[in-house]
Amino acid sequence: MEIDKAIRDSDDRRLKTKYKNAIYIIQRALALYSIEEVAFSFNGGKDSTVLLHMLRAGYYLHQVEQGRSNEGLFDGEFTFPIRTIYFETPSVFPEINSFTYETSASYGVQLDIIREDFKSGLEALLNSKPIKAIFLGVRIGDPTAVGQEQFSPSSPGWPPFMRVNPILDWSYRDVWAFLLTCRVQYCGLYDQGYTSIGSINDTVPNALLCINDSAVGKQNFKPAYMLSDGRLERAGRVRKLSPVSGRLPAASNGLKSVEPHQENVFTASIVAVGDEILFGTVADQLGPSLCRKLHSIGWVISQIAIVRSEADSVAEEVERLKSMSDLVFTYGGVGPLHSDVTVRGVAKAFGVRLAPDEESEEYLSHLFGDKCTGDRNEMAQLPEGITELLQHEKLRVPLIKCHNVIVLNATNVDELDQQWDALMDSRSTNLLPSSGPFVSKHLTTSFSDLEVAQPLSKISIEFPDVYTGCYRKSRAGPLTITLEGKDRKTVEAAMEALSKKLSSGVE
Ligand SMILES: Cc1cc2nc3c(=O)[nH]c(=O)nc-3n(C[C@H](O)[C@H](O)[C@H](O)COP(=O)(O)O)c2cc1C
Ligand SMILES: Nc1ncnc2c1ncn2[C@@H]1O[C@H](COP(=O)(O)OP(=O)(O)OP(=O)(O)O)[C@@H](O)[C@H]1O
Ligand SMILES: [Mg+2]
Repeated sequence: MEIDKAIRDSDDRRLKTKYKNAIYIIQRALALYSIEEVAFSFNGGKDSTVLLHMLRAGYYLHQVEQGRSNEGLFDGEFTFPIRTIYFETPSVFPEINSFTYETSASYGVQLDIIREDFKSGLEALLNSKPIKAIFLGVRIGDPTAVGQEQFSPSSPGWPPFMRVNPILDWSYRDVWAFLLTCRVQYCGLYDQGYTSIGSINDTVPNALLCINDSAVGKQNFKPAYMLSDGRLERAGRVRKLSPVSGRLPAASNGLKSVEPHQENVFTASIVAVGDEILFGTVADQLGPSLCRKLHSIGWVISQIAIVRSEADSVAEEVERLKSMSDLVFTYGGVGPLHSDVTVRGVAKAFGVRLAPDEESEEYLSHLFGDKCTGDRNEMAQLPEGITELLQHEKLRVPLIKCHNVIVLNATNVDELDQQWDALMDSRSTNLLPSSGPFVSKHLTTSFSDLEVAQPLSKISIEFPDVYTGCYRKSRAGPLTITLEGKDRKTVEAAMEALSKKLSSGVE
């Protein structure tokens, strides 16, 4: 069987292990369910193409194991024995559609075409056929994989069946290693910069593979297997839009950037992790420095929370703040010590488990050699399916980003400066709000708080977009008033109005 042979002949040990484990899952499924009780959900995407060939190999090995003759198993007349379903939609890429049909014809796959939505289609299928388990090409990192195992019952609200995910733990790189090692055909769109394919309304080539040919003013794309950071395979998926005629322009890069909760107001919060800060034995310098940095580029910092070095405390605070803020930064509690609980806490806040991360393992073994490898490498365990590593030449190790939570690992202000510079450069963080930085005006006065209170509250009513704040160094000393906003003219007008009110006495 050519797939099994290609993997056996390969010297890619990692691929061999992934293959072996996936074959094991397929064989378990074929032992648990009869051939009439299983189905394969095939859509011509790269992951389901991998699965098609894994199922061909798995079925072959299953037959051999059962002592059945394998002669003629893959002859020209051979019909792939697993019922294969394809949900065909009007918004499918034509290239994907024709690949699905052509590949099925080449491998003796008889397609059941379903033209309903997933749920209704599955309901009708399960009512008419004895299907109990469906093979899917879902992988960790897919948004729908969160919480799934290799065998996962369908979710509540879905018709009852077992979802079987043989390649759940495969990385982007594993997928390409398999397709290229086995030299099987895949949909041509993957050679044109598409790295994960949804519908024509929500998918563009991945901007990270773009080669700008300025001579002819044209954009070209490298093939999908050249994407170096597999976490960004969905960077070509853009937000769901209402159907448009034709395809989206390749220029929209679809990279997740931060979007404000309210128009123009970007809010960040900070979680500092460390018993020492709470004991008062260490003075926290990172929090104030991070506040200054964020504020200087126009962010509103809504809160700094200091929590104990316990995963549950981190999880509780991150869970609360991630839904209130556009970005959450954590610092402290990152490393191999028992008190280094931040990453575990972040995973818990998102309801996912920690799983070994090959990219992170590579970085750490490069840095620490044998001291930090294999199962003992706790630091390479990252929140499963939601982690993006932010790499930069200024960083010794990449920063961890889980959706809108950024885990800083700085232990002092110099390190924070470096990490900040890297974040400012990073395309996937996009820290600079489009509304620009704040404009501030300060006024120092010897008026008492009582004299200032009324004019100031009038200003805050007259200029709702302007922040008004007061600060004094001592009870007896002068009072500094700050007016701040995004629009220079409005802030200047507010300051002029305030000065007038103060010089003309209280109204
Ligand atoms: C055969 C099959 C079974 C599915 N079972 C479930 C399920 O049990 N629970 C669920 O939430 N979604 C299920 N889905 C939907 C997928 O999780 C996902 O929403 C779908 O692939 C659409 O992905 P998209 O939103 O990226 O287009 C199933 C899809 C297919 C094709
Ligand atoms: N329209 C569909 N018809 C049948 N199965 C589908 C369909 N859409 C998704 N699936 C199933 O869900 C799995 C996951 O879909 P997903 O889009 O993540 O992967 P893919 O299409 O195989 O690859 P890619 O990530 O490159 O798009 C598929 O491998 C397939 O098993
Ligand atoms: Mg797809």
